[in-house]
Amino acid sequence: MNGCFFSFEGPEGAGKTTMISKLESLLRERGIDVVATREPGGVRIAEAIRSIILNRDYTEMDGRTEALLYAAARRQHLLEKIVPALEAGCVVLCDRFVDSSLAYQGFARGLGIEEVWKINEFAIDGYMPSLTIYFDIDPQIGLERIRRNRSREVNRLDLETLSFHEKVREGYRELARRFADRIVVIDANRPLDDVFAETTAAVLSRLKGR
Ligand SMILES: Nc1ncnc2c1ncn2[C@@H]1O[C@H](COP(=O)(O)OP(=O)(O)OP(=O)(O)O)[C@@H](O)[C@H]1O
Ligand SMILES: Cc1cn([C@H]2C[C@H](O)[C@@H](COP(=O)(O)O)O2)c(=O)[nH]c1=O
Repeated sequence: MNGCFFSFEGPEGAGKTTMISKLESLLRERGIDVVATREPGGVRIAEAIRSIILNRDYTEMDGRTEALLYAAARRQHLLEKIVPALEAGCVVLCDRFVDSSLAYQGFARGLGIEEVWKINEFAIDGYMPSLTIYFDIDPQIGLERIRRNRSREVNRLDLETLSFHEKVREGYRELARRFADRIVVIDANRPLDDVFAETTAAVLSRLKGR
């Protein structure tokens, strides 16, 4: 496995997609092979699962069903896209990975971080990012950003209460404490250029250290 696996995490509107896109361009300019992808999704089956999980009509979805669907999408995405890219020596930039399940389903939904980890352990079979960038943001600011972004569709999870999104942030902060060796916390409440400078520094430093 010669590539390098980075995941990007955070509550809604934290800036993950924006940062990944800028980082992808910067790395390509430096001649690095990059695969940018997202969860849930990234491959056909996982995108189909995404459209079920995030469908606003499915208000009756049970929390465990939700957690299992995310894990199933992750398994397919990992096998079809992430692992082949790493084997080909690429840098993989993944918009959300297992920490999203731990923060959203494990912590905010109340299923338990350990319980949700168990089903994901089965799904990921040992593959974990070597570095995770967690964009920490006040959920009210993040939600306001996505409301202003008219091109973004509002999904089932976006419609959760503010207190759910506050729990998501609390869950991420707990994970950042538990896995301090892997998770770098970046204050995403700041202007875009500042957040990007810090993100780039963290990623390049990890790539240099390999
Ligand atoms: N640091 C920033 N300051 C102000 N606006 C920002 C910043 N970063 C991103 N944005 C804007 O906020 C909106 C949401 O950003 P983006 O889609 O990158 O977030 P995200 O974390 O991928 O969101 P989600 O996971 O909820 O889809 C976009 O309109 C983007 O241009
Ligand atoms: C991977 C993953 C995602 N979620 C949630 C987080 C967001 O609310 C949506 C994905 O939408 P985005 O605009 O692509 O960020 O799904 C989750 O609850 N659990 C997960 O494992």
